[in-house]
Amino acid sequence: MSVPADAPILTTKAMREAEAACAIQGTSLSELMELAGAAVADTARRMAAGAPILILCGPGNNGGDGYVAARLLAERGASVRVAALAEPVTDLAKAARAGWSGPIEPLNGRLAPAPLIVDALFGVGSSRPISDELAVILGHFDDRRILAVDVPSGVDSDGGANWTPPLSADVTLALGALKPAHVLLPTAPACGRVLLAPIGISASKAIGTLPKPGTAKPDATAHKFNRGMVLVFAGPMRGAAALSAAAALRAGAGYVVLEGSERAPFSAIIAESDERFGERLNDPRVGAVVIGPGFPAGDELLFDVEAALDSNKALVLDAAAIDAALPRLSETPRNAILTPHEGEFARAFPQLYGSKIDRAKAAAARTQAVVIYKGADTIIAAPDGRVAAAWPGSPWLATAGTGDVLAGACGAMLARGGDAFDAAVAAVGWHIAQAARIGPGLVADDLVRE
Ligand SMILES: NC(=O)C1=CN([C@@H]2O[C@H](COP(=O)(O)OP(=O)(O)OC[C@H]3O[C@@H](n4cnc5c(N)ncnc54)[C@H](O)[C@@H]3O)[C@@H](O)[C@H]2O)[C@H](O)CC1
Ligand SMILES: [K+]
Repeated sequence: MSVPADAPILTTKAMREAEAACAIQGTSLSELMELAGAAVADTARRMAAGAPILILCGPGNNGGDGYVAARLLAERGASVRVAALAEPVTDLAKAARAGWSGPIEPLNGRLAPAPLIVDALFGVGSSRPISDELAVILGHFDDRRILAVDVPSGVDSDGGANWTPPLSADVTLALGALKPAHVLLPTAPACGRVLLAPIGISASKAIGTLPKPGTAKPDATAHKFNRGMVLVFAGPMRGAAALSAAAALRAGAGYVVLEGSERAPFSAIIAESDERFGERLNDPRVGAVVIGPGFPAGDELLFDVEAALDSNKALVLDAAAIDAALPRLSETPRNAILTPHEGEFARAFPQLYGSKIDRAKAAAARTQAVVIYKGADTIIAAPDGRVAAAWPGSPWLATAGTGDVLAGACGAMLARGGDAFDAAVAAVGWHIAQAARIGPGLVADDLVRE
């Protein structure tokens, strides 16, 4: 499972707008379909490697892409058959259907399979889950190689509805841009490897996949304070903040202070157990404060979060510190990153609807902070509407303590100065890259070891 890096993600509405803009600029919708069909044909040819191909066409333009691909594959001598669910209903699909001169088989339980199945039944126009009857028919093909056109049929491409597609794809060829369904659960795993066919649509990158992680090499004039100083505030569960502090150092901070703890995980970290938090908050060299890891909710946390908010420092707020800061967050614009997991997000933002992207955007707008909505399908959202999707992340991160490590990495990236969204994106990318390096058997401590 993978998605292209730094690729645009468009909702159905944004996709239709981009299509319309293309038409105004002189590329007609039928030209777009020709380009889409050609990209499907190329990918199918590579996947089939000479074996027969069966294309399943639906009634809309997703089916239209399938008919175009069938024509092009046949012209190039491939062994290709077409089966249709229903007659085409759009003008574009009717024209594409007319260009296919071979037979069209009915899509029913007696349809003979082929080694490669191209799923061109429904794309971004899916308006409801696939019927049980069709799901049973498609179930006969699930041991074949599957290429999904745009999205696997039967997903809500905007990612709001949890419909599960009857056929999981080995490869999904996203047309023009990725769609939320490619990067959100529960549908992302059913997309397999996602490839992007650009087809000439100019897509805004306001919502996109993570960029490739940069190599954050310090410049020649670096010294420890200008690389960023991070203050991590330890709660009663000392291990959590120790992981955050170690991660801040590993992720590139020049100087880390672990406040409220008598023991530091590395000799290079300054541990201070003597209640100097207020004093440290006034230290002009401190570039970012991490608070929340290892802290149960309660008065003590509330008091310290208030102090952190009053300091006007850049903040990373994790776990119970999110709830504690919530009433004051939108008061003044500040560089802040919130790192809720599913349960914490639901508690802090109970009245939000739509896809995980919609909800993360709404939470960022409401708090005027960058939100890293964690999970296997982590979403990073900024108050100005920018979104980055981190799918597929790393499954090895599903273990205790990795969230504390992420909070520390956010502190390091934030302490360098600059934009909180960019810092959050860099931290999530660093976290995933560390996990990929370690792999099986990962424990959170490994993420901060050499
Ligand atoms: N966006 C682009 O730049 C291009 C996209 N292309 C392809 O067009 C589809 C979207 O096509 P559209 O006609 O809008 O919708 P669909 O083909 O996905 O399906 C609509 C069709 O199907 C019926 N329907 C929907 N869900 C179901 C269901 N569960 N069961 C039965 N019937 C269903 C619905 O009523 C309509 O009749 C996009 O994904 C691309 O593949 C073009 O190639 C041009 C470029
Ligand atoms: K499809």
